Amino acid sequence: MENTKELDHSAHILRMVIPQMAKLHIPVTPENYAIWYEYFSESNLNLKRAIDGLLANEVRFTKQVNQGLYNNFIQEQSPEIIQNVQIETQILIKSLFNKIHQLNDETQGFAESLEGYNQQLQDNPTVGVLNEIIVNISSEVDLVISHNEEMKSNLNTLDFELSRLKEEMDNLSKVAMTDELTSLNNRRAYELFAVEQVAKFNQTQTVCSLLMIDIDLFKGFNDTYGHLIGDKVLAYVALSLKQGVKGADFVARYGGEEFVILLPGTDLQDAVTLANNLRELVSHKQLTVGKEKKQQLGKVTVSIGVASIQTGDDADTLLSRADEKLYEAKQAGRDCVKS
Ligand SMILES: Nc1nc2c(ncn2[C@@H]2O[C@H](COP(=O)(O)OP(=O)(O)OP(=O)(O)O)[C@@H](O)[C@H]2O)c(=O)[nH]1
Repeated sequence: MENTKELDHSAHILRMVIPQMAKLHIPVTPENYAIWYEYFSESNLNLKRAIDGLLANEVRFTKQVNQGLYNNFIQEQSPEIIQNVQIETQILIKSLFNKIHQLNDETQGFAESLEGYNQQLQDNPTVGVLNEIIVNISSEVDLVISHNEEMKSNLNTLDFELSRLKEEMDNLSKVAMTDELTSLNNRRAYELFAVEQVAKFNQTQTVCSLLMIDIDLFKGFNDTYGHLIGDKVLAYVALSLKQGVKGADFVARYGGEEFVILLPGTDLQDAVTLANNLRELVSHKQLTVGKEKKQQLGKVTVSIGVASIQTGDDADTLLSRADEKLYEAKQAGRDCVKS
């Protein structure tokens, strides 16, 4: 539904952002604007909770407060980590470069010494001089061997450090692709996977279907029981979807209370069957909360739109078709599947 409503939605948010900033005497900088856009679009619930707390306590939105909100809730942590890894890698490369340079100088010196000894050998040396030459060569060889060993150990350390840095980068990209609340793939990961599947379809005609899933009347859960319970409902649906699919099926949280599932190798008919199974799986349980599970939330239902990749599609047109079908499912009374 996001696509069809997107423009109206943005305009609606815009109409709320500027007057609110003016009312609170907050300068309209790109950072402050981002804070308040996210606040009204409710796409960043931690930010929303923080601001609601500040408003309730009548805290003034000073430069420091605005900066704190931006740093804690808007700016991604990742660039900082990437910068650290970059600096560490630079230090490693520099130290290795110095070692290689030093070794090079030494080997160069050794080659020159050998040249000198060769010269001495041609001048009919005495036994004493010959002896001296042999002792000198032997000690220089020992030196080169010991420096080579040092080099070997340096290279081992470097190898170890590089593996550690790689692990850090792998974790980072995992974090960047994971939805924090549900641990599912996030929208960014979905978008990359969808582009891959469309390319695969264009090359090999491999079918692939998309389910777009929206929790019904979710706002009611938040309004009645609060956002924390709303989050639990989201986690429950995420887990049900994850458990209801298998193999190459790719489940992601698209945003808010919307999920998407890409089904490589599955045609429209089978995708509809799976969608109905998932719909039943989610709604079969009566949800309860609280320590003694006394608070009854009742059933959670979902509406699902289904579309398959067609010739001429790109990831956006595929998503739009599934979105239109989802809209039809909502119009048809929710808790159903449309394709
Ligand atoms: N608790 C919680 N709520 C969220 C989150 N993301 C979005 N929401 C809420 O999800 C609700 C979505 O409501 P609507 O788009 O009006 O739709 P709905 O109530 O599900 O109704 P229909 O889609 O028409 O069935 C809004 O109240 C958002 O605040 C989240 O991460 N946690």
